[in-house]
Amino acid sequence: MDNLRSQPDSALHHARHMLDSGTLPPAGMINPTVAQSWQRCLGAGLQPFSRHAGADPVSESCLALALERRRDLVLRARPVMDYLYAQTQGAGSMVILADDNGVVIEALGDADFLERADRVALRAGASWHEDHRGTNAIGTALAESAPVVVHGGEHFFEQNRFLSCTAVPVVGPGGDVLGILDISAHHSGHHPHSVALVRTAGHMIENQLFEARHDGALRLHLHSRAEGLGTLAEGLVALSETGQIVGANRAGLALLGLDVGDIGRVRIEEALSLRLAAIQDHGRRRPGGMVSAVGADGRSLFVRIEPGRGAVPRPNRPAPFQPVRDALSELDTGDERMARAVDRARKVAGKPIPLLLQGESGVGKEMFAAAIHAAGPRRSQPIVAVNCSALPEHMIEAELFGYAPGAFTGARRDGSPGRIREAHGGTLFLDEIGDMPLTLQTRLLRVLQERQVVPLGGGKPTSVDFALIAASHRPLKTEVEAGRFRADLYYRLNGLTLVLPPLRERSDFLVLVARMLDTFAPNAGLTLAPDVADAFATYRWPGNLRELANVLRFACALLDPGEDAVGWDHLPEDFVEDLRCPSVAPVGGEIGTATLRAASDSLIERMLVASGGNLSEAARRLGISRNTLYRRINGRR
Ligand SMILES: Nc1ncnc2c1ncn2[C@@H]1O[C@H](COP(=O)(O)OP(=O)(O)OP(=O)(O)O)[C@@H](O)[C@H]1O
Repeated sequence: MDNLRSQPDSALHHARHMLDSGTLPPAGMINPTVAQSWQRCLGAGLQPFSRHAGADPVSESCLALALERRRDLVLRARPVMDYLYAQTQGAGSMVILADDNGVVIEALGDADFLERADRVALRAGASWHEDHRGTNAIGTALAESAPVVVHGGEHFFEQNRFLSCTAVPVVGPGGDVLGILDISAHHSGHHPHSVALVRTAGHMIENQLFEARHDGALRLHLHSRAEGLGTLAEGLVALSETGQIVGANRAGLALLGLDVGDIGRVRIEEALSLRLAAIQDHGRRRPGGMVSAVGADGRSLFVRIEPGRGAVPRPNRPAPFQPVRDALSELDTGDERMARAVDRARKVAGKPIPLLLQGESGVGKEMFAAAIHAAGPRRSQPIVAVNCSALPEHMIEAELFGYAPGAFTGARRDGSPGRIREAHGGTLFLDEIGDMPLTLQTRLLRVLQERQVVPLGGGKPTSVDFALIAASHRPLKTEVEAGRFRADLYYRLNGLTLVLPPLRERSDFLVLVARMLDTFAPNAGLTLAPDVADAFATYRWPGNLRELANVLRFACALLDPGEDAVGWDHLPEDFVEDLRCPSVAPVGGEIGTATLRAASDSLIERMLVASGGNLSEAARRLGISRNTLYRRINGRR
């Protein structure tokens, strides 16, 4: 329980004073969990007064990827977070779900507190890993794999002292920490019951993950008292058809005297005084019935048996020969070119080989870069993304290389480390590198060669170590040939080039649609109406995955309760126009010299095929009258 106790204010005040001058307080002065965390932070070179605490929030794509990676957790956690928020609403607090890297993936709370929290980057997309934000409930609960309360001045960074936060790890059915659930509030409003509340909510999520994972399997509900069955405190155990324990929640493991490593190894008969045949028989004859048994340590237990549907549950841990599903694997949804790109990216992940991602705008280059980072050995360090086309030319230099205090008018008083130094230890992602001005290309090249940064306005060169990923929708080789991009920088960036395919050429279109619908409307079982699916299949998707995601997000918002198919009425109007009357100009110019007439003939033909030969339907989609269509068809014959 040490993690959950805060020290008296006077002792903490004194300890804080010592920390601020760079020394650790003596043992016993503050909560030992906080003391250990402070020690880790000082060891990592963090400074309590640093204004640059933490890497900047991850981008929209990194967040989308983190959400995708922890999709099951997010699905189960959302309703529980709503419940938790309902208990604390109006008290100036927020409820947070972070992933197992400490990145906040969901957050909801009172508007005024959200605004205050936003000022210290306590918001979706930001990493609250201890390495980035010092001692804090999310990061420290991750480091300790245990519930933690961090109150006021126990936070390592001065700027976070206004917070009081309570966090619990959420453990998956296989025993791995999947993420962290947290309640954060102003320290003056800290509620003593928040620990119990967050713990209970964490158990709710864990039990739901267990049920979802082992739905259909033979399951045992355990408790030392009969009335404890059916409560949040009950133990849950899933069995294979041969009686092996293939999953268990924390209470289940504790009641059977097992630990996480026993999952997949121990048979139920070794942990409980019941024979598998008797369990199966009882489950068949009296599903949901209760029996009593004795655990391996001699304690009496009540057991409720759910017979399951005879399905063999999936093992919790992948067998050794199975490839591990990680962020990169999640991007391989069945398209051959994507599979090849994922495969090649995996081979270079962690090696000092710079990666260049090419492909049209919106094909998912940034998301791919985030996945490579998340699947590689630097994943606990930041990925720092710089969009070279979004910054005015005079700003890019300061943004990238940092600047000394007072280096120019309008600069921050205490200078800035610059994005390259922020990426130290992690990954630097240079997006739209093709748009970087030539003068800056020269400076960047020098940094890449020397691996040292000199801030604007002077200062000592600092060594930097980062993995480099660059991306551009412009073909960089052509840019080099046209003299707009330095050839030597191109060869520095291009350790391996991966070209991501445009959406219209991907063979996994329907899988992508299904996954997006499931993300935007969890558990709603949404599909596309058949005529919309046809139109989607023939559309060229110039905005690629970004366009598809935007359209489906919009459609999900417009669906009425009970509706389960995306129809024309759910689509944005301007998109419907494009869909029914798409531009005849080919994207990427692959028809090249085709005449307008030939292009529109081909469009008519595709619409006719997509409409199954139904002229009215084809005319509707083309945005022309049936007569015009009829004339055009006859004219071609
Ligand atoms: N594999 C994916 N699954 C689901 N959505 C995706 C996927 N890849 C990309 N997206 C969606 O498309 C959006 C754009 O992706 P991303 O920013 O990675 O593309 P990009 O190629 O870097 O674009 P640009 O060249 O314009 O910077 C993301 O925010 C996300 O909504």
